[in-house]
Amino acid sequence: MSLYHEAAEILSSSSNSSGSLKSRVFGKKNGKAPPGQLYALVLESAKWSLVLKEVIEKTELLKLERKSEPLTPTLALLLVHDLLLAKKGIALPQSHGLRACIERHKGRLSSELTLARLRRKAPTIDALREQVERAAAGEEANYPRWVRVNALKSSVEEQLETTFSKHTRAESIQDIVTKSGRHIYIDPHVPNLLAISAGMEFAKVEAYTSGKIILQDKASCFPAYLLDPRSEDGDVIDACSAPGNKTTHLAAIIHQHRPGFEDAPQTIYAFEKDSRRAQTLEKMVKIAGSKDVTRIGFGQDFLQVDPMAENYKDVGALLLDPSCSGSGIVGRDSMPELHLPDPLADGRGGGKGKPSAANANKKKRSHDEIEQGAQNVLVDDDGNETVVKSEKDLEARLEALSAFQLTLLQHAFRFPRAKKITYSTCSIHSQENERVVIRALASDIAKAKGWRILRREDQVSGMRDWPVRGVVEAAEGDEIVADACIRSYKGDGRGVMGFFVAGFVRDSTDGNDNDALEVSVDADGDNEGEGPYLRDDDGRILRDVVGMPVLKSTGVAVSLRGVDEGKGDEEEGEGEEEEDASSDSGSGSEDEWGGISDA
Ligand SMILES: C[S@@+](CC[C@H](N)C(=O)[O-])C[C@H]1O[C@@H](n2cnc3c(N)ncnc32)[C@H](O)[C@@H]1O
Repeated sequence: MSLYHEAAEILSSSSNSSGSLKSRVFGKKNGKAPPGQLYALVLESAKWSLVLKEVIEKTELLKLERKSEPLTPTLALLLVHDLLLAKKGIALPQSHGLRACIERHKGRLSSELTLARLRRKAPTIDALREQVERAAAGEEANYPRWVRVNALKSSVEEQLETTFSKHTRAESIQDIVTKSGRHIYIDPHVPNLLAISAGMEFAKVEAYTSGKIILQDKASCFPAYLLDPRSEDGDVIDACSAPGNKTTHLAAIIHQHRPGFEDAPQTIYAFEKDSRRAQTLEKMVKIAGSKDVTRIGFGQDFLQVDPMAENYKDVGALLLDPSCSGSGIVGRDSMPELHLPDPLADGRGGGKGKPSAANANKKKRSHDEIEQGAQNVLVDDDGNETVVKSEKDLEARLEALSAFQLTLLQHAFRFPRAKKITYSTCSIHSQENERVVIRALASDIAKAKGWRILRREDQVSGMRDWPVRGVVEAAEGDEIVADACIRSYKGDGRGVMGFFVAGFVRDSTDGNDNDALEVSVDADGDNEGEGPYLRDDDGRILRDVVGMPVLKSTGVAVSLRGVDEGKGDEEEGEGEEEEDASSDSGSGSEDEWGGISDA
């Protein structure tokens, strides 16, 4: 099957099948065309389809070539796209029948494209391209591109001087989305986060391909920042890791916090139940430069991880970002609306024929979606869309998700030395958010182990200052819990996706595990606190202005020194199951790099 037939097959199925375009193209079995080329052809042709439909109908191409089997409207759209807009033209041998039947009309097709451009008042083809891109962007056009500078490999200063040296500093997020040209805004809440104007082609940007910058929505940066893993927290678990945005963020934060004198680096145990997604996680961890501190649990279900196992005896912090309804995600990999040419159009702009099946389906689907409301389309972690037919269906689905999320959270409560947990979703539904938090706090395990909510006043400064908080009614009227919950909503002008995160803490760890952190006897032999740092009345470690802990022995904060990159190597080959699994996955995945979601 040629590239064009494979592309036509994908376009024809796009109106009634689920799954993001990317997952359908890259997950396609037995395809011959290179997935990258196929993806670009399908996406670009769909973006241009409104213009090309007009061009094809005006030239009456389908009428004139009706004997040229099998020139379908979809194939005509794809071939005319490449003839008029692709640098190398139609990717078929010159003698190929399909190529010949399109190229026969090259002159008229080109003239009609010029007329279509002039009708849209676009002075050049690039101006028309800009119009087409803007129309295809949909709701994403109202959002900046969020860029996290990876502290393991670069700094904000370096990126401002290099990758973004041509960007002008903006005063607000609104400036980023409304002003034309390239603008950049330094986020006031999350450290090392930048917002930039849309339109930059990151696939060609060195800082992106080398892992110095990571495309990650602002809200998706909240969990690792709120967890704030510090050296005294020991090892960290990322329970649901792929594709790895938060795992690599955790590594960057640990790197920035690590006090100079510390001899053993912390380990991040990153579990991912889905082996295919775990391969993407592995790639991301490698590119982000956090491989040495990360142990990936390939295909490992967090619920099967034994909290009492020796490996996890030093785990002090856990990040839980489980599968959810995805209702907060902004236009994820959305397919632009497809407009197919009418084979019976008369060239004067009036289509006589019935709407083609794809257009009819599309119309029906759009109409259905409007009636049902966007909230009723659930998008899972793979980008698969499920149109939920009724409120009852939605409730049942949310109830199932919420039960699974609560089970994960309760499992996290069992880690004997854990003192901090964050729980997050990219959902706007309170069933998956405040309700899970309230149920978790009320659970026997939370009570037995002393877990409580991380109150707003105890949160890291950027999260304390973030104004959008949990819903009081959904938190059963508990204002403290609601205020501790952090939310974001798409479309509220803050430029972020819909998201939810809450933190849990406890003052002491389990008493039966010889926990040196829990009851530590200091050098003087008195039992006045935990570890070598000074603490305030609430037991929190005192820090200097840059967050470094103050030593009891000197009364002075510890100083920073560069991280010993070689440390991770010493830990290799300890024969853990994660390590074994890791070597199995060396073959790499078919997924192209560059598709990591912002979520
Ligand atoms: C929302 S995504 C995580 C996104 C990720 N934290 C990031 O920021 O890149 C949820 C992931 O959890 C995985 N998952 C679901 N249940 C799991 C379980 N019981 N154990 C481990 N991973 C699980 C899913 O396969 C999916 O990749």
